[in-house]
Amino acid sequence: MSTTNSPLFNSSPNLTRSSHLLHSPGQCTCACRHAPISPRTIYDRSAAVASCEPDLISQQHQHHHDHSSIITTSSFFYKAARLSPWKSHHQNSTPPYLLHPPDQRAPITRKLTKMAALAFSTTRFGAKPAPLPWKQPALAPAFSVSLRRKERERAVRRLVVAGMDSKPTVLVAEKLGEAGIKLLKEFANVDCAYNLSAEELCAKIALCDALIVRSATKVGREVFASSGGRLKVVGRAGVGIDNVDLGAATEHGCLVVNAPTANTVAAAEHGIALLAGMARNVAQADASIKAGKWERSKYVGVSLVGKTLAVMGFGKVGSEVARRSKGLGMQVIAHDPYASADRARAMGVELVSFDEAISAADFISLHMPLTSTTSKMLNDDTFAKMKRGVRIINVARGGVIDEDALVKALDSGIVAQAALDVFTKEPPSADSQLAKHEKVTATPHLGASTMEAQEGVAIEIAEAVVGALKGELASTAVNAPMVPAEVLSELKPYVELGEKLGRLAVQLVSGGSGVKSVKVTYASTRGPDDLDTRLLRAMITKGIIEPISSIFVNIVNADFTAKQRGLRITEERTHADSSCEHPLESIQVRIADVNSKFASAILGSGEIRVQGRVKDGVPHLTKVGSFDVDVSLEGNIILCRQVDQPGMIGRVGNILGEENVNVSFMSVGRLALRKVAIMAIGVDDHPSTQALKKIGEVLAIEEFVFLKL
Ligand SMILES: NC(=O)c1ccc[n+]([C@@H]2O[C@H](COP(=O)([O-])OP(=O)(O)OC[C@H]3O[C@@H](n4cnc5c(N)ncnc54)[C@H](O)[C@@H]3O)[C@@H](O)[C@H]2O)c1
Ligand SMILES: O=C(O)[C@H](O)COP(=O)(O)O
Repeated sequence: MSTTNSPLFNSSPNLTRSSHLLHSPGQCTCACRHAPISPRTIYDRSAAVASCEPDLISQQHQHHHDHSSIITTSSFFYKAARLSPWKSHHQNSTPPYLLHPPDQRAPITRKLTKMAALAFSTTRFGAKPAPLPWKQPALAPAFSVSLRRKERERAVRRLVVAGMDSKPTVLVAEKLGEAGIKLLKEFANVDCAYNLSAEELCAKIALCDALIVRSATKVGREVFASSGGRLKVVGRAGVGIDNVDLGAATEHGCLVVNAPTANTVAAAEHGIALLAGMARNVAQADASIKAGKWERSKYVGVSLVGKTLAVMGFGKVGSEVARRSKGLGMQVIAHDPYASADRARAMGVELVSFDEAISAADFISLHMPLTSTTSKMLNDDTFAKMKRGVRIINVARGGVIDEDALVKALDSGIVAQAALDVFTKEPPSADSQLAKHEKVTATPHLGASTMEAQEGVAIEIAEAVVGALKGELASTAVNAPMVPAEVLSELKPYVELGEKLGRLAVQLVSGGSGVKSVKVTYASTRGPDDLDTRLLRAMITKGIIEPISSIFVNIVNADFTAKQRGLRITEERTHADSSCEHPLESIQVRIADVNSKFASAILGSGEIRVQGRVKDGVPHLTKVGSFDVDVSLEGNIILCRQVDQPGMIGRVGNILGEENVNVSFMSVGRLALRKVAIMAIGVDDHPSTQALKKIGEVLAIEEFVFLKL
């Protein structure tokens, strides 16, 4: 008779960790690789994965980071596995999203919330929050009959009430508009602590579930490390995320969201202000007047009309600068390797190569993000290719220019003037040759600093952070791709199924060579392009890893964590012969080269197999090893193999009843009449060791196992 003793788990029926399981990473045939993706490309259907290994995916993602900085094409969908990050530190409470019907939420999040809330909010150790009454899934048909529905609903309400008094904590580390603070306070405890030193930030962060910063706060690896796993969301109140270590965030399962749209116009207007102000020496002439001078001939400017402006980075800000410059009568060309030529053409802008842009321009305006590729993009070599007397505007990031090279170019006259809002080091040192240069007009990173933009950014980031803390889909995630709401809605029950199958499969392991190789088979009527399995894979990974480690796995870090542990997950599809509209007929999880504490779960191939499907929106276990069962995946499960004879259900039911363990479902599957059968029993509670012992003592029961979902 099997027990819960195994190299994976300690002798308690409560599963704990094992540290020796997983080793070698494998190969990847992930189809999601290397398409040069435009920023915020969210859902790449071509990324459908036939067989996918995490390590190459991670590299791929890094590649995207390097080239576009916005990253959203990478790994997989954040949301589900956020698993209501806030809850990981509030284990016994229910996230407040359960408190409000979806239609009472803020407009931006409402739509997504409806679809995402339930299946995407399980917790690290606790059970998935039970569905709300208005989203109660239908009962499973046929063999699976819920005995305890009323009680479950009551339990939900109790949980909801219990969750009301514990709030997550959000640290706001830089000045944020009042409207955003107000929104945050409706949901969280808000700690506004500005001008923290790096040490102070690290000290505080362990008490915070979310952190909101602008561009001045460096959120480096040490911040994530210091958080002790509590920090679940970093909100960048603005566009540029170069001050956040995205790699470290991902490794720590921390979502990074930004506010990509609210300051676009402000930044573009500032670019235009610098362009025009520089051309007419406004700042210098103003300073001269204030110094008591009247220098009309010294400050003769240059005209803009008819001049060529090269917009470097034709994204949101760049496009708006281009539009406005055309209104000023300028010829506008642009360079952006990822921008659409059609979109540019529609605006009357020609996309050209980097060299063409810089050599043809009278004015060059920089609007690309700071990445390893764009760092020091303007340098000695590139200045040498420019027209003599060119003028440079930089409202992007100081680091895209080699500042020493710019000083030289200004001194030599290659560059006639520069207007700079941003510097490599902010603020620049008091003796910065560049900031003090007479040909330079400088502002202290004011691009986003209008009243309107700051309010907009504050609201945008507050909604994103609150949404993420609630476990909702993050539509502005920068270290995880986003999923169209309709896809998410469709996949939701399958995601839950995948996680539970992973959880069951790994709990069946009792030794062998460690959980290194997992094969997932999706039976679907859909073609590969119509079914993106990344989210499913991430959740299966979560289900497999969490019961055997102390790692919090979510959609952000699932592939990374699998790779770290040497867990190779391969995926395959089989074509399901069905006319049904559902995306998946079944999901099968197999773990190779292991022993099982429940021998019936092992196939002839030596693999542990569990398989399930979604029935009426509810995940069901339908196969264990070679046995067919049919049990709804709620609560916990006892699997028994017994001699197929009358009275077995009653006998086990009695034992559980005597121990006050509620049975929610029972299902029996057999290979041959009166020979051997598998009984799957859904239980709401954790049976005592005594009860499990009694089940084991029933003569006809050959083996049994208790599994937590
Ligand atoms: N000064 C400020 O206060 C302020 C305000 C807003 C934005 N910004 C900066 O401006 C940048 C652009 O903001 P946005 O909202 O337009 O972002 P965006 O993502 O909409 O646009 C960035 C564009 O740069 C392009 N790009 C990427 N790599 C490139 C390369 N090597 N060469 C040319 N183009 C490249 C991208 O394809 C994209 O189209 C931000 O990253 C931020 O750093 C500064
Ligand atoms: O990237 C941005 O959004 C701008 O640089 C604004 O930065 P700020 O929030 O520090 O003003």
